[in-house]
Amino acid sequence: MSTRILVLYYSRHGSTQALARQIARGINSVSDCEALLRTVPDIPPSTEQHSDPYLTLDELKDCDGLAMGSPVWFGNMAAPLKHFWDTTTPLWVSGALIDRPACVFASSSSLHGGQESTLQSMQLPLLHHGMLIVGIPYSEPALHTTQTGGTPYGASHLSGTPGQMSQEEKTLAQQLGCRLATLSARLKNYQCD
Ligand SMILES: Cc1cc2nc3c(=O)[nH]c(=O)nc-3n(C[C@H](O)[C@H](O)[C@H](O)COP(=O)(O)O)c2cc1C
Repeated sequence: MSTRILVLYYSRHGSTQALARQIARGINSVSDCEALLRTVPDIPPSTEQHSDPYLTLDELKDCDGLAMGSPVWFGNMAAPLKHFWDTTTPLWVSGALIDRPACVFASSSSLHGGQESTLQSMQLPLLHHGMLIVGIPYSEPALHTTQTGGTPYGASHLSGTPGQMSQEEKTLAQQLGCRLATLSARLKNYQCD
């Protein structure tokens, strides 16, 4: 059975979704690994159509790895994602996500407007669930040359012109997806005694 990795994101205007697609590309480049793109409903509820399905708790329970992405909203993850995590107590009680690899990604409109705090805020619920956080090591050359997004805490994108992502942002997002998938495949069915 293939290694199934969730790419969970929320995106109101498409920038975080574009980054999610790059992460998924990196995941799908690894042999026998499959990216499943999922999102969460708006808060407050809206009639806006989303192009990917909403994530269910069963899908989260059964994943081998997880990438989670958000727009930067006041230096933090967007409320719809936070709300989703606040419904995951049954998985926390059962320890369903313990020792599964996870990574994070974010999009913001200003370079120093909170990408790193948002990436770190997204890691908190994942750590509470016992997940293993995967970052981007400085052995990735693009981390040294990027003038926009891309951090050791996770992939990121400086949104400006819709659809415009720098080559470094794309490379770092794909590398993170590839790294997450490789580790998820190796750690599949692993549990620390
Ligand atoms: C409620 C709200 C708060 C925001 N706060 C920030 C912020 O703190 N820093 C920043 O750089 N951009 C901020 N932005 C801009 C978004 O992070 C940015 O446009 C992002 O790329 C949107 O992602 P999306 O296209 O996936 O929705 C905010 C946008 C909204 C709607």
